[in-house]
Amino acid sequence: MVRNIVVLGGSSHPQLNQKICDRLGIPEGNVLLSKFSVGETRVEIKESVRGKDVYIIQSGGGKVNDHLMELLIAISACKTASARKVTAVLPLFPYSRQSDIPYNKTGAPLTKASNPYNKPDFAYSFESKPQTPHPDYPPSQGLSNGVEGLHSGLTKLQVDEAISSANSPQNGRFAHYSNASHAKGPKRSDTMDSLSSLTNSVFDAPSRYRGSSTSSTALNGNAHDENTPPSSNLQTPKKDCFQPRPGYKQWVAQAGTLVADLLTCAGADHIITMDLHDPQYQGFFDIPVDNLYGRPLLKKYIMGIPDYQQAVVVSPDAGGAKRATAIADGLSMPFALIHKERRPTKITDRQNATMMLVGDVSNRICILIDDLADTSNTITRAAKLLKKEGATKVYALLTHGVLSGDAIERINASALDKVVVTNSVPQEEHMKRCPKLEVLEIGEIFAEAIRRVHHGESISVLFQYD
Ligand SMILES: O=P(O)(O)OC[C@H]1O[C@@H](O)[C@H](O)[C@@H]1O
Repeated sequence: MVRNIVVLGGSSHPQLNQKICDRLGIPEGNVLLSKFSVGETRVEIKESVRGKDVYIIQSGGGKVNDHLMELLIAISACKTASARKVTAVLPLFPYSRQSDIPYNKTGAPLTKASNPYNKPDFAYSFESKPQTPHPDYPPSQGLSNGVEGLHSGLTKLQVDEAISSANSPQNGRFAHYSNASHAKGPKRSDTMDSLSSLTNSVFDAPSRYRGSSTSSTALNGNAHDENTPPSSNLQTPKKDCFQPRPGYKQWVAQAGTLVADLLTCAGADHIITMDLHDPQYQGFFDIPVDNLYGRPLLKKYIMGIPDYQQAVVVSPDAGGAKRATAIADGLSMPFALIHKERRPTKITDRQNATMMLVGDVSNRICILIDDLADTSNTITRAAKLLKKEGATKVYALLTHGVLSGDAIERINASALDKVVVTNSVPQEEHMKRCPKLEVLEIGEIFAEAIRRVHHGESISVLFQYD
């Protein structure tokens, strides 16, 4: 029995809330979670939390935005009600795949061959060029002071383009600036129209999808661009989207940073989560973040596979190699990596990506390791390649089985033999539809983490690599 503690469960994962409270030997805190007819979230803490340590459990799957808002409001409500300390417990951390600015596969800002700056000796810069604009730039252009931040940045770009357009009337994109009435700069109404179309274009640009590492592959003929989201998840980008100059950072929201700020701003004093997509995301917070590892659970599962030491641990992409090698090394198992290589013959050719296997998997069981599966494109394509290369069986072991959209159907139809996930997000519905799915329980790990944090004990034992 843990004292002076209140554990509140959000609406994202009631079974996990219950499991954690059972394990801690305390009843779930009394909170009313509801919605107004318009869709606004309402949270009412129905018991006293004055002077208590409150743990609010909310995971990142399902209606992720609603759950996030509910969590923020609940944190704020507890702080207002004089809770001593509020810890947000996020088994799957929402938005942590969007923690940085988008770059393409080469790590350079997106660019096109047709761009005048695309010379062999052109040095890429990760600095914003033009510089982050000043609100009143350029004063001589008569732009409104109300056009600030993002808009003024675009406006500066527009103005730069307008200047070059004046010398190149054939440049259609900003051709409207070269007509006589705009010779001394666009009028406000034109500016705003252009701004909104530009802004829309920017936010339609495919580059923002870096978080999804799904890749096109010549192997299965399923042409799908690295940066293009699967249709089930995100809108297809417009073809005529805005193309930035080389070296110019696109104005894409860094949602991960915002979410970190929102949690802190709402009043969170501490975060407990598991297998962050990018562990460096912890550095976005100025409050303690305990990033638990699902690895011990996955390793235990692997050790139950007959002759597991003859199997090969495989990372489905370079980004997950560190995670997978840690498991392979810990279990003295061989390791292989799937490398995605793209050699477009022309800049618009997005069909030429190939998945290449680095390592030998013939006549072996393969165990794919990744932090999460969302659409499952990554693991199903990897499984297809591994079977083609002679793998006898392919398991996919993932901490977070988000499995949104038609992911389950994709898994059922794939070369995967088994998919093993934790219940960091609800899996009941997935289990009913996917005979290949197996679920590992994480409630006990989170309960133990909460108990240890509450008593000021070390929790490193829970996230040690072995
Ligand atoms: O291919 P889906 O399942 O949509 O996305 C999962 C991949 O997206 C990445 O962020 C994850 O690390 C994983 O490799």
